[in-house]
Amino acid sequence: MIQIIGIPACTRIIANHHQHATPARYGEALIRAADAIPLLIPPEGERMIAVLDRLDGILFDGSPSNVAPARYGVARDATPDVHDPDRDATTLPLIQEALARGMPIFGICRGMQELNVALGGTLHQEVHEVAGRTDHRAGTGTRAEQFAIKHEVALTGALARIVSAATIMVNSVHGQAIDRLAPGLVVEGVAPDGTIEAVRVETASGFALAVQWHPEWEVMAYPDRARLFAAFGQACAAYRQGLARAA
Ligand SMILES: N[C@@H](CCC(=O)NCCCC(=O)O)C(=O)O
Repeated sequence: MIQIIGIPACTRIIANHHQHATPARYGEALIRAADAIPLLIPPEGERMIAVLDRLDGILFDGSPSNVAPARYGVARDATPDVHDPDRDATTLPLIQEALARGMPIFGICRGMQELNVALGGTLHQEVHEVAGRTDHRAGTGTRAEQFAIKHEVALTGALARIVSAATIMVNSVHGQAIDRLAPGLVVEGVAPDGTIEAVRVETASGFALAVQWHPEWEVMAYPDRARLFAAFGQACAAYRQGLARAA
């Protein structure tokens, strides 16, 4: 049976309607590179934990919105106009519950920031304003230009083994980044300016990784991106088989 992987949707206003949406490329990458079926999870808060019974993993996707600083105990809000409280209220409990169940999770961009906040870490709200850091934002230009290769990332641990490389080149489409690392996370990817680019949940028995870049973009064109998604898909399949054996 094919594995089904949840993707939390964002709250958006499209054509004057309140909608639940996420860019198509996340689900498409799961189909193409993880041999999985994506299922969007509406941002309807803690009640969405019930869908975990029907899923084999969750891909915490990226979003233009930022995690509300109040979620990590900070009053100053550098980007008050780009929050998605419904998504925060959904993804943070989903992360905690998925990890408690041993369900595979994969975080991308906002998804990595959510993982850090869910486990008690904090974020730089404007990483480009931090001394010594470069600008990690997409900038203007076409979508292809925004998602073009921007910088190197030095890899270690499970991530280096999965992609079979000690360094890779990545795209960069974020204004925020991990500041204080959450307890229980280990860093497995770092940019030349010191920005944390990848983390792993140390005690997780299965796949529990997150990256700050966008491996879903043109996933099959880059072996490191395809290998990451393939490893996630395999972990979700193993999780499903484990549940079936236990039943
Ligand atoms: N808003 C956060 C997270 C950045 C992020 O997830 N970018 C993805 C862009 C939207 C997309 O998926 O196309 C930050 O700025 O750090």
